[in-house]
Amino acid sequence: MKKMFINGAWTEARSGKTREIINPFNQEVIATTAEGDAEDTKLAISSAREAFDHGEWRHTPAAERGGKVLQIANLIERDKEELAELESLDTGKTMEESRADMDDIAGVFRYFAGLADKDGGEVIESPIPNSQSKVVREPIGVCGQITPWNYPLLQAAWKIAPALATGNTIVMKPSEITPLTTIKVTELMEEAGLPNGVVNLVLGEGATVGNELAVSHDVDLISFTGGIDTGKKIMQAASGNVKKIALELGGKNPNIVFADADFDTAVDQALNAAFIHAGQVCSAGARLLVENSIHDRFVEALAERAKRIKLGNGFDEETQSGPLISGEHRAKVEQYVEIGKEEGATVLVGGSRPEDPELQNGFFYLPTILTDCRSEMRIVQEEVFGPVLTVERFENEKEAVRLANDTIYGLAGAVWTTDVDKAERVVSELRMGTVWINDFHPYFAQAPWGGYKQSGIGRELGKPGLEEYTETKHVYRNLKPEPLNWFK
Ligand SMILES: NC(=O)c1ccc[n+]([C@@H]2O[C@H](COP(=O)([O-])OP(=O)(O)OC[C@H]3O[C@@H](n4cnc5c(N)ncnc54)[C@H](O)[C@@H]3O)[C@@H](O)[C@H]2O)c1
Ligand SMILES: C[N+](C)(C)CC=O
Repeated sequence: MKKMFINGAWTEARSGKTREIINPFNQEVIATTAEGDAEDTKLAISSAREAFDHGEWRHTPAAERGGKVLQIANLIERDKEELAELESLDTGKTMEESRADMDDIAGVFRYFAGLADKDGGEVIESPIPNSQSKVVREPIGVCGQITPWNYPLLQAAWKIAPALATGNTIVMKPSEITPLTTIKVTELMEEAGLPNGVVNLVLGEGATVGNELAVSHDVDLISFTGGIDTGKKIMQAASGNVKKIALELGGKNPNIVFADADFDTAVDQALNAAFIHAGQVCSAGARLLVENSIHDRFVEALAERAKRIKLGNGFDEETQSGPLISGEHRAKVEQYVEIGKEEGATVLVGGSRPEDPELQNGFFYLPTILTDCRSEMRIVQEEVFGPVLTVERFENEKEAVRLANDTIYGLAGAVWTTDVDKAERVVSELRMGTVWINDFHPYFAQAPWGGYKQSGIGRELGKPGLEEYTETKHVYRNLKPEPLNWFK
């Protein structure tokens, strides 16, 4: 049984409860984990609190902390293949995707290791004579970190690496559906020799473990990646002690294709945008906006390619896309396609489960393209988080921008055109945290990631992703203290 990690020890749940972890490709049980609850979480929080308040970690020289983060990167690289296999087993994604994730993850630890000792504070020009002023950044304290199931270890890495580099202590709660790689990396962090209590891992549900992290007055920051409804609950729960919050939520991301775009490249990348990891990507290009004059030709070419996407076992080299994460999630996707049809969308491709007998035990759904979509439809507005692409038409630049921004979300989007000026004009109007020009999906450790509008609060990655884990302190020193005699 896979256990939790609290105060440097691998522990079972106090209740003795366990959970079976299921492979979404065939529904086989791949592991059994401890199933923690609020009581286990309280213990983990106490351990992190003690390690922060009375331990050596936050006083460890930044370069030394960076060295530990670098060591974790090296261990991840050493065990990359094992980690990738665990991620594919747990999520169903292809090994190619999992290996790419592991490279990114090691890179994230490496990047934040390098930043750990680069901020020596800033001297401020004080307007007051005979004084010195400086600004320093300090760790926030105990960080509760909650991650989703679609990129389990990647999203954990974006939180763990900067939190450690800046001297915080952590209670991590991975998705209860896909905890395996986070457990394995906790083992690697133990191997790297982090002091007891600096990293704690609690396994279990959001309503118990996650909620305890959000409400606890001993947690100073909650960093959450997941759905918008959960994000709102966490915001409310976190208000009790006004803890810092960082939210990475969903998206309904527009992919805008102008008639002057490189046609074949835009078609090819529209497929990636919508269907990689079966569309279970926060930044998936799930809303395709195509200029009217090329709409029919574009959609026809896209449909031809979408029909040929090979679904299967993530461990099979021929497989291009794996299953959805669970039966429950597939039912949600199916329901959305029905809603779309009732709203007047036309199913051009897909719209059902595959018939292939070899896929019947997995949670598969065919890549689906819905045309005749309009902005006001729920299928266009709400995050489906599956292999479902809606297509809308536009006449001109102004309409493209209006449609693209017409959503509560603001995570990411792309514009395809060979006209550089047009690209710049459109980008400056898009209300999103990431905008790609003639590309879709790149993200890397050096560039901040996060959402405008209801896609979230704060940023991960880049320098802002490090600063999220710090408090800013102004230190003012009077060099010539003397009585003021204000009160005579
Ligand atoms: N913006 C980003 O970078 C990003 C990245 C990945 C995923 N996401 C989003 O994540 C969502 C999919 O993930 P999901 O289905 O796992 O999301 P989810 O909100 O259901 O769960 C995310 C995590 O929150 C926990 N949780 C659930 N209820 C909770 C509660 N009341 N209090 C505290 N924690 C709770 C879950 O156990 C899980 O660990 C999508 O909306 C996707 O867009 C966003
Ligand atoms: C942020 N990203 C793209 C890695 C995963 C979103 O689901």
